[in-house]
Amino acid sequence: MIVTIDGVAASGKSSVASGVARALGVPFVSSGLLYRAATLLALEAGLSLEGAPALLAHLEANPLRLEPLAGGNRVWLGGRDLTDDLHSSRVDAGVSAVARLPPVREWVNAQLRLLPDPFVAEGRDMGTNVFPHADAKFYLTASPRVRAERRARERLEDVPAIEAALVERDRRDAGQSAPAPDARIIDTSALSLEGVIGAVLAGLPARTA
Ligand SMILES: Nc1ncnc2c1ncn2[C@@H]1O[C@H](COP(=O)(O)OP(=O)(O)OP(=O)(O)O)[C@@H](O)[C@H]1O
Ligand SMILES: Nc1ccn([C@H]2C[C@H](O)[C@@H](COP(=O)(O)O)O2)c(=O)n1
Repeated sequence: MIVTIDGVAASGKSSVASGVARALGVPFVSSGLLYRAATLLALEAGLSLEGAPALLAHLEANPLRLEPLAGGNRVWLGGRDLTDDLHSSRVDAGVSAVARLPPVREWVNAQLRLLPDPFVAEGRDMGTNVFPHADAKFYLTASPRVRAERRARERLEDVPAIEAALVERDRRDAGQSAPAPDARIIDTSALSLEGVIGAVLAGLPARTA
């Protein structure tokens, strides 16, 4: 059983995927972390974020491992846990350029398709490109202001600056962020986290829930 939860930046994908996965007793998979980890490695190595061949060679020489733990996914580079460094403003600003590179997308997708189901997968193209055969698909949205206000509770930045960065990231990610035609779209602007998790669970087909 595969459930996909896609959506725009900071719409609640990982929080909702985590809650849904916990309710179903399965792992969840945060695909964006692999794009973020690839970006961090490129930045640390001083590589261009637009040079696919050098970046791919670097990724192959420094294999990353996504650990889809139920309590929160982690990304490892050998024995180094990169996870806590993946949500910085520097990675946020660079990740869309890296995620646009077709060889990097193929590299991420190949890793995701090796994971044994069942799981809940969240990202941008889980329901369209990576797991088009998923049993149930959801797409989360919320207004930029609401998303920025939620993020501001986690970061020492002001709401207008966060909102501007989110809108810019939405624009850059638009090419790979369209909802699947068979996805259920949920506007979370006026919903609590528990309300969104409940809406997803209520939308699962009987054999999945
Ligand atoms: N419905 C909700 N009500 C209130 N807060 C929420 C809701 N959904 C998510 N949040 C909060 O919004 C923030 C962003 O959520 P989360 O990190 O899950 O989003 P995301 O879509 O995975 O983000 P990103 O695209 O940056 O990886 C978190 O602080 C989370 O707790
Ligand atoms: N399936 C995916 C997942 C993520 N991305 C890109 C787009 C985002 O800007 C970036 C980070 O993802 P997030 O942590 O915000 O979910 O990675 C993508 O293109 N496809």
